[in-house]
Amino acid sequence: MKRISLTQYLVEEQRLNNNIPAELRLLIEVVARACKTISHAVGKGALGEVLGSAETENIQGEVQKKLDILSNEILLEANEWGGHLAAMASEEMESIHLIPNRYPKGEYMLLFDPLDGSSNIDVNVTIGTIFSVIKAPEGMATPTEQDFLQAGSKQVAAGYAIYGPQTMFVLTTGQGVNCFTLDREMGSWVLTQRNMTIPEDTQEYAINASNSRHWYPPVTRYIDELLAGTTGPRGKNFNMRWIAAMVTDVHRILNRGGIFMYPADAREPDKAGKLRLMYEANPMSMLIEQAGGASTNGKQRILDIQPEKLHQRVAVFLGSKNEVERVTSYHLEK
Ligand SMILES: O=P(O)(O)OC[C@H]1O[C@](O)(COP(=O)(O)O)[C@@H](O)[C@@H]1O
Ligand SMILES: [Mg+2]
Ligand SMILES: [Mg+2]
Repeated sequence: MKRISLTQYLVEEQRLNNNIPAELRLLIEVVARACKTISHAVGKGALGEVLGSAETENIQGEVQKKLDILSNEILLEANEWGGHLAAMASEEMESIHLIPNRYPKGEYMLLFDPLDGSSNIDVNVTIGTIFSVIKAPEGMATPTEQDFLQAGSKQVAAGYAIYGPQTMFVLTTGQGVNCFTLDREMGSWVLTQRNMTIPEDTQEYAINASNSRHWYPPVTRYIDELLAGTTGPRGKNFNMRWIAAMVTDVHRILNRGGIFMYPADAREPDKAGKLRLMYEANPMSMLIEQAGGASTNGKQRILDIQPEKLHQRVAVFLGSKNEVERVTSYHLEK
């Protein structure tokens, strides 16, 4: 197999599609390098004293793990010095992080969920890092939180790193989805899957069923039909998987199809869902659509949502197109 590195891929992509200017390439390379460092920390586990709770709370009121904080710091530091950025925002930080003394002014802004699947950390189950790149405002003005509130359709790049049996980096710059595997001996990302594509139909779904008594009727109807298998209206059996790390559920869907759901429910009627629009749903929705899948909040395309708040939450239904369209249609029925 001819080895193509992440850098070679990005340079080639720029030549072919003119969609990865040097600044964006360098930014993606810095994010990928930071993910390599996080992967190393994850791999050390107890030996690196990175497991367990930090006993602090983030802005969402969630108790932070040591690795949540460490991964956030690694991404901040790497990108402050080499990321070609104007500002960053993170699931773990209350407000945006401006890049000090940056000249010339960075053209992009980076958002990330530094460690996705936090409840998996201490049990040695796959976790990841999710990121999204958007354009900074024109001119020399210092970016504000308001500048981050761009619809997902404006993202210029999105991706994730997954720390599993292999460490992988999955990326889209708007021309399909490609996957790179970390060669741990060489320390380089090698292109291992081109144009990941999600089949339109599937027999596999992912939802946290322990919340079923709180679901709204469209979700209950959809899941009941799946559970009825060959004897129900769908006439086929469905299998279920739930990793409790969106990054890992999405990775499976990019590889073999499926539908992932994290609906809003009746527990907290004012809460739009659990997952975060800017750090989780938007980047994953861009990847899923670029791979031929669909992603909605049950009513509309996630990438069309105009964010109102940096830490906004959203319901998520994403994956194989025909299933996402079906559960969305149940929400839209009067
Ligand atoms: O605890 P639950 O309901 O299984 O939720 C799992 C979901 O929460 C998340 O872990 C939230 O992400 P964080 O770990 O970044 O907070 C998702 O990755 C995952 O899909
Ligand atoms: Mg997360
Ligand atoms: Mg997280």
